[in-house]
Amino acid sequence: MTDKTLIVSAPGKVILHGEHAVVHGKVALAVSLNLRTYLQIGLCSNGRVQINLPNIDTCLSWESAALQFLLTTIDADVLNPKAASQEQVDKLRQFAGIPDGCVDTRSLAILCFLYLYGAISASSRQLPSMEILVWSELPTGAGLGSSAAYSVCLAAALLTANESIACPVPEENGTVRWAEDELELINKWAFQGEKLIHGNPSGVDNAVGTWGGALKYHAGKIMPLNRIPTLRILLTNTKVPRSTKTLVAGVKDKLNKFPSIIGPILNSIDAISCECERTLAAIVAGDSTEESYAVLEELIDINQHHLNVIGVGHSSLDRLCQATALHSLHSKLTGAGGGGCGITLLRPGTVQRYKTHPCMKGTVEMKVAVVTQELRVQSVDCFLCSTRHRILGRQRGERMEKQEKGG
Ligand SMILES: Nc1ncnc2c1ncn2[C@@H]1O[C@H](COP(=O)(O)OP(=O)(O)OP(=O)(O)O)[C@@H](O)[C@H]1O
Ligand SMILES: C[C@@](O)(CCO)CC(=O)[O-]
Ligand SMILES: [Mg+2]
Repeated sequence: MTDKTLIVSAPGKVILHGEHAVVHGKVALAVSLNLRTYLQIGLCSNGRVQINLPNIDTCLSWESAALQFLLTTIDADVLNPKAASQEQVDKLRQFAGIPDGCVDTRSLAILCFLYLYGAISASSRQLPSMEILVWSELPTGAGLGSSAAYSVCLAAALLTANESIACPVPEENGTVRWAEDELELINKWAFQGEKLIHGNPSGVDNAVGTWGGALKYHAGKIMPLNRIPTLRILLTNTKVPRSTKTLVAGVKDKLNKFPSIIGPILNSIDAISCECERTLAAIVAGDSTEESYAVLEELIDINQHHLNVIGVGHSSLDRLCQATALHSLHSKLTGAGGGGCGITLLRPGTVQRYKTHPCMKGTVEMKVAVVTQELRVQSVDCFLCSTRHRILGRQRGERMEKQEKGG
């Protein structure tokens, strides 16, 4: 892509059920969001490599010559992505001046970039001069897969820049997408990027970031979910900062300490994901929607309790659950928890009456307006999202967008 500018984008995600359990081989159900991360990459001839990350107030630039150590440190095969070794991570940290154990936003983003840039360039033994700009509609570190969207964009752009993947096929709507095997490669490299940010990711977030739509993820297997209705979800960002890496490590510690106590909870979360999948299929089949929604709501409540038990709850999320429960709405955390975002399931239609306040006759729409107003008093951000455009009629491989400008 000499002398060209390329823009790629990848969506964030909402995990319906299965967060944390999925890291331990259980099922997770996730859907992509209509909030995306964008990356612009331009190859240049000024002998420099620049990465600009405005969401996290970071802009770094190096002489390509100063990055030559990457070629001796990383001997990766571009077609067989592998994780950074501890020795490689130590060298990258040393170069970037990141102290050991430092897991702040900038450090993780830069480590991820340096590894993917070095590893993807290693096969061609050349370090291209480039300018990269990444910006996102997703809140950083809030449970909506911002790290995965970042890693997917980096992997897609760097693989395209060094021509390890071909130019994608144009679609009628002006966007373009890669072939399936190329998406597989993007996903594998994004997973390596996620490892640097998360420590021990399951791979569900980068799978949604790469393919979009709704999917079931189980032990590395990605299965598109076709029988799922349009779900309306109220997304609430508590704005309480947290780190997925720390939370995932905390659950592992608890599981190691109390295997016979925490193990069954993870099994129960697995069963919740499977029951949720069956219930969603029943709604699509037109089976007693009212009853099915009641099941979905109960599953949300049970899972939220489980997530509290495994140590990834937060008082801000408890407040969300309590505030929405007052309106007979059901909420749970989504993503790694510990703050970040929660989801509230909204029933379809406009004729649902208030249950807890029968004197206040109103529609779901009114109920949502009221609850949103009440939540905003707690200084949280609320936004409504629908899974409709992200699920129905989409095929795997449809999600990555690319535009080429110039030559
Ligand atoms: N727009 C961005 N620019 C630079 N780095 C980003 C950006 N978005 C995410 N990151 C990187 O990802 C990290 C956040 O990842 P983390 O996994 O903790 O949260 P998340 O992915 O938003 O939530 P979850 O993993 O629960 O879905 C940040 O610390 C940063 O290193
Ligand atoms: C907490 C977790 O299950 C989901 C984070 O979005 C971690 C992972 O699956 O990698
Ligand atoms: Mg993440």
